[in-house]
Formats: sequence, C-alpha cells, structure tokens
Amino acid sequence: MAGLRVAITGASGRMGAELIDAAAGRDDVEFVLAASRTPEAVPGGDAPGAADVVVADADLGAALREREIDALVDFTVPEASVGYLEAAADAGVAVVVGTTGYDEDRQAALDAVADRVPFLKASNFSRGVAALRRAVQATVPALDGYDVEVTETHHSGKLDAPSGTAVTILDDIESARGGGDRGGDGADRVHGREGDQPRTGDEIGVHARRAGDIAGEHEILLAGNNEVVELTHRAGSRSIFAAGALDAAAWVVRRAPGRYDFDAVLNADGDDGSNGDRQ
Ligand SMILES: NC(=O)C1=CN([C@@H]2O[C@H](COP(=O)(O)OP(=O)(O)OC[C@H]3O[C@@H](n4cnc5c(N)ncnc54)[C@H](OP(=O)(O)O)[C@@H]3O)[C@@H](O)[C@H]2O)C=CC1
Ligand SMILES: O=C(O)C1=N[C@H](C(=O)O)C[C@H](O)C1
Repeated sequence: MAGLRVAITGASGRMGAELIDAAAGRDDVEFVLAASRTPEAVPGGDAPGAADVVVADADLGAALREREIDALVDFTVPEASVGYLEAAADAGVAVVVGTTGYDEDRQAALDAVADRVPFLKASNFSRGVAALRRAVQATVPALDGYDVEVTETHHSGKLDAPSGTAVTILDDIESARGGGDRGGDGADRVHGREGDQPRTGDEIGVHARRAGDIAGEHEILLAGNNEVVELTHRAGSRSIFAAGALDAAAWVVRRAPGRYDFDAVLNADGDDGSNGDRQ
C-alpha cells in the first residue's frame, strides 16, 4: 500500500511541531503538508526534506487536492478548526481531530463533517489515558457512594479549562454512575470551591491547574469508607499524543465516511479494514 499523505494544520503550534517531527520519523508516512497562518514560524520549513508548507487560508481545500492528501490532522483552536475540517470534507479528505474546547454549535458543524468523510476525534490520543478511562469506568461503579474529585494540570499556555480529557472523564464518571441523581447532564460538576461550600453526595469537584510546560496530567480521586483510591495519568511529553494521532490517521483513511473513536484504533490488531467500528 502507498504511504500516507498527511496534512497538519496549526503547524507552528506546540502539537503542530510535534506532529511534523513525528511524521518525519514514520515509515508509513510518504508526504507531509504543513498548513499554518504563519508559515514562517513552522519549524524546519526551509530545511531540505522538510514538510511542504502552505498558508492555511481559504485555499486550503485546493492545496489538499493538489497534494493528493489522504488525511488532515487538526490540533488548533475551535474557531479555526471547523473551517479547516470543512475544507477537508470538500476535498474528500479524512480527518483526525485533537482540538478541544468546542461549543455546541461547533460540535454540530463537526457532526456534519463526519457525515461526509471518515472522522476520528479524541480529547486525548495517548494509550495511557485510554487505559485510565477503562480503569475509571470499572472503579466508579465498584465504589458506589464514594466522593469523586477530578484534577487536571497543564502548561501555562493552555486555553481551555477544564481540559478536553477531564471533560471526557467526567462524562465517563456520570455514565458509570448511571447518569447521577440529576440526569448526568453535568449539573453535578462543581468547578473549584471558594467560601462556604459544603459538599453534596453526588457532586464531582473539578480542578484545573496551569503551570510551566506540563504536557498533561489527570487525576481521579475517590474517597469514602475510610479509604482513598487515586487513578493518575502523567504525560511525559507531547510525543505520545502525536504518535497516537498519526496512528489514528493511518487507520481512519481506510474507513467509510462516519465517526470513529480512538479505541477502535487501539483495538485494530488483525483489523481487515471493514467498517464495523463505526460509532
Ligand atoms: N487530543 C489530544 O491528544 C491533544 C489535544 N490537544 C489540543 O490541541 C489544541 C492545540 O494545542 P497546542 O498545540 O498546545 O496549542 P498551540 O497554541 O501551541 O497551537 C495552536 C495553533 O493553532 C493555530 N491557531 C491558534 N489560534 C488560531 C486562530 N485564532 N485562528 C487560526 N489558527 C489559530 C496556530 O497555528 P498556525 O499559526 O501555525 O496556524 C497555533 O499555533 C488544543 O485544543 C489542545 O487542547 C493538545 C495536546 C493533545
Ligand atoms: O492542551 C494540551 O496540552 C492538552 N490538551 C488535551 C486536553 O485538553 O485534554 C490533551 C492533553 O491533556 C494535552
């Protein structure tokens, strides 16, 4: 099979740079197109053998078609991401989305993209967080009635809070509790605390810390019955997210249009390319 031809938006960003680096080191990637508002800021842009760099603007779709791109990988900001993904859909290009912090309107726009091309979105592309989520899904029902607090810690440049991963884990906790007393609509979440705020039984405390260049940490604390359980994941570097996203790109280009999740990629050993993993 021919190698993967991948486009990376937000190419000058923290994850953009990490993805370009990771793609350059993979045998299954044949060509990298770096798309950026600021091409001059893309690392290694002039180096021989470096990624082809284009301006991420209204002509992105044409650039994707001209370079015969198979998959677009987007780690940017929601306000830019929707336009990039729509350009990919117009060009018939599969998409992998790592961007977090979408509001409801933008989520709906992503759903429309997923109707048109293979679409894989994850709030976290690390294998460790996938395992952490499974541990949370098993532990919460086993410790019925225990208090739960979720804490995430990230670099000082992170925009959205709480992190996309924390939001995913909160959804997992509420599902594992059977929706909670108040219907699993997020109403049980208490973001930080100040002043007199006695804890209610069902509430889930949510804490976001920002400091230095921490790649990403998530901790779920469960306490009750004279015992404490802590489930923690710490990312040592952004390279784990880049590797997972490129694995996802290589996997999703062989699918029919529709929405897929990262677990399908992780469970893909011996996969024959059929579409049984569609969400
Ligand atoms: N799912 C996962 O595993 C992970 C997800 N993330 C998510 O990825 C996203 C990016 O994170 P990170 O790389 O740290 O962020 P950065 O701020 O470092 O990079 C984002 C890039 O997006 C582009 N951008 C920023 N603002 C705009 C705008 N208003 N319009 C158009 N383009 C814009 C810029 O690239 P340029 O100028 O080159 O176009 C910018 O460098 C975040 O949502 C983060 O939460 C991060 C790590 C892992
Ligand atoms: O912005 C980041 O850095 C990260 N964002 C993702 C999130 O919001 O959960 C994933 C990871 O934690 C790093």
